[in-house]
Amino acid sequence: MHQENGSISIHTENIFPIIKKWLYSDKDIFVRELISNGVDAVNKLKRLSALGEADVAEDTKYWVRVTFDKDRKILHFRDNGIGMTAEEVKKYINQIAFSGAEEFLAKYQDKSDEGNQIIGHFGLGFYSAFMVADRVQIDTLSYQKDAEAVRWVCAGGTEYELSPSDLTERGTTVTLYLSEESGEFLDEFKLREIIDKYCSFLPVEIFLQDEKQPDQAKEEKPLNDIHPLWMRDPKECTSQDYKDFYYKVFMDYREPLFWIHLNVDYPFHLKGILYFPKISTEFDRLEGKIKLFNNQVFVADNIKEVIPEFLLLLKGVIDCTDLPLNVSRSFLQNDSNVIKISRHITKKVGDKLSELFQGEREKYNGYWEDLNPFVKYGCIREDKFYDRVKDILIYRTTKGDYVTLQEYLDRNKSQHENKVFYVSDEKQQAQYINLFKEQGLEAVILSGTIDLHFIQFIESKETGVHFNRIDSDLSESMKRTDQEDDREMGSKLDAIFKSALNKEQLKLQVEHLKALEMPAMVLLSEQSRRMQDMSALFGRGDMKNMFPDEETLVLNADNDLIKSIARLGEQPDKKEEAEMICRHVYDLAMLSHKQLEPAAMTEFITRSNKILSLLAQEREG
Ligand SMILES: Nc1ncnc2c1ncn2[C@@H]1O[C@H](COP(=O)(O)OP(=O)(O)OP(=O)(O)O)[C@@H](O)[C@H]1O
Repeated sequence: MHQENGSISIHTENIFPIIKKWLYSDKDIFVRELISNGVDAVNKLKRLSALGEADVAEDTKYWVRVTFDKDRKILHFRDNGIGMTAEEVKKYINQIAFSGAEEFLAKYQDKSDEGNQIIGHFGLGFYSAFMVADRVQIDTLSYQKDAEAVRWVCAGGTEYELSPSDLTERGTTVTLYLSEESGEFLDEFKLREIIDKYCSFLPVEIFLQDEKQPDQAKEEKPLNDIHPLWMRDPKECTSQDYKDFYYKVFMDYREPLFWIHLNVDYPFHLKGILYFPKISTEFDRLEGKIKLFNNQVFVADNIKEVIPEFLLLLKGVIDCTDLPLNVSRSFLQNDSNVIKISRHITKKVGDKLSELFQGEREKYNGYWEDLNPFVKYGCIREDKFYDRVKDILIYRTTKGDYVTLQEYLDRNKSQHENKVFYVSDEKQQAQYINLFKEQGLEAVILSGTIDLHFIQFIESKETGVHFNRIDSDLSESMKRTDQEDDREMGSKLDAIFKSALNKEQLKLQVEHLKALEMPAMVLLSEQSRRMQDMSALFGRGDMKNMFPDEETLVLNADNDLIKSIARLGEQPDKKEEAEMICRHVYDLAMLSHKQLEPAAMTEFITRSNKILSLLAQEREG
């Protein structure tokens, strides 16, 4: 062919500055684009060969090869794919945004569904090379019979030069003459890192080579895995395969709990694997990672617009060919496919959980501690998800088993109806738990960060059901019913405790508790405590004054210590000591309810010492 100079047909006066600045904020992406063009070229040739339209040796090994020459500041992207004729170069390369893949598809799509896989999604892929190169050269030889190799050169403006090339083997070589500021891309580790990130699972073997070390090529191994697990038939994958893939891709050494292999062909194409990770600390809970792929090309991590937000707490890969990934994220949110995909994933996750609950309840219970933050968050975020899983939400009880809300309500109906007692801190509320257990009562454990919201959410959904913290209310079954109220004793206790504690807001209540050894306990109304928790959560100390504590000190009229206090209080010379004991009783009750403030704690310790020395002195006689 003769040499030809021309002008690239573009619609905007100068598109290159736009490409450089806006199209890809992340420069690394040119590597992904050029490699995936090579992969596409190979796929097209394979397809033609399968249809008998291209003459390619059966044992052909296909590859994409990236080589670099540090001295000449050159990067090569080679492939042994379909190649291009001069006409194709003019059409596909010169006419920006003209998608060769689309035309290819239009021609071959009737012949097989596989054609779909060739649609490119990334927009101006090839031109991203100009983000890092001053000059780009294409040498290409088409698979077609008697084709002549052509060279296309462009120095970043709108002018190009087309001439014969000395390329002798079928395929394409794109040469990038890197700009001064893009030298970083000549570094082997940098290139390897980018290829690992974006191309780890591309379907054609990719090699990286330093041109200064030609010997490297002999022992080289491809950088990618051309058959990633999610593309394989789930029936052929073993549990070990899933675990190995998880360890490798997410660098998580802990075994995942279980996983879901997604495999949809209609009404959209979606493949992927979602893992439910094991959680070891509370901080882990935010560490999910969902990797989004498009035809095995990595696109990005954690794209909220495509994946329901609560699923981002999981780990996994999702490969979807139907996403318009070159459009803005806000557009994605409204894309009907995206909405369908998101719904589908939500449904699959709900189904998997139900399947476990129905078929392997013991296992499901065992997973619950790791699973529950995710499930609860999902319920709060997505009504549809809640609807799917509402009957399989379970609660660990103080009896040590796991029950659904309905099971809990049913088995406690005779003692309290539509009321759920819960524990938010097992250590702190241990005394109340024991009291509950002694009376044959049970509470559920809701001690996670999300539980405060979750309780409110469930109350809003399950009308009539109320959650009460174990220390917020006295169950009727804790009281003795065989005792008459002793009004006189009541008023004596009232007088001495009020005078000793001097707390206006504090309510006093004298009861006959079945737990005789317990002198007193503090109850804080559920409402008031929730307001306090909320204000602590939002760091609003000032709200504390708006919602003062509604505490009640319950004194056990049948406890010996309380009886003594009532008697002591009547003796004027013992009043001071009696008041000291009152304060101590109050502090002890408070301690199993929440932590004391620093000043109260100091006072408590000083007083404890004083009481002990009084006791010791008395013993000495
Ligand atoms: N290595 C190659 N071998 C053969 N043809 C190529 C090669 N690179 C690019 N082409 C042709 O040039 C066209 C334009 O490439 P470009 O990367 O700009 O867009 P695309 O691949 O169609 O879509 P995408 O934006 O997803 O990359 C391709 O569709 C293809 O026909």
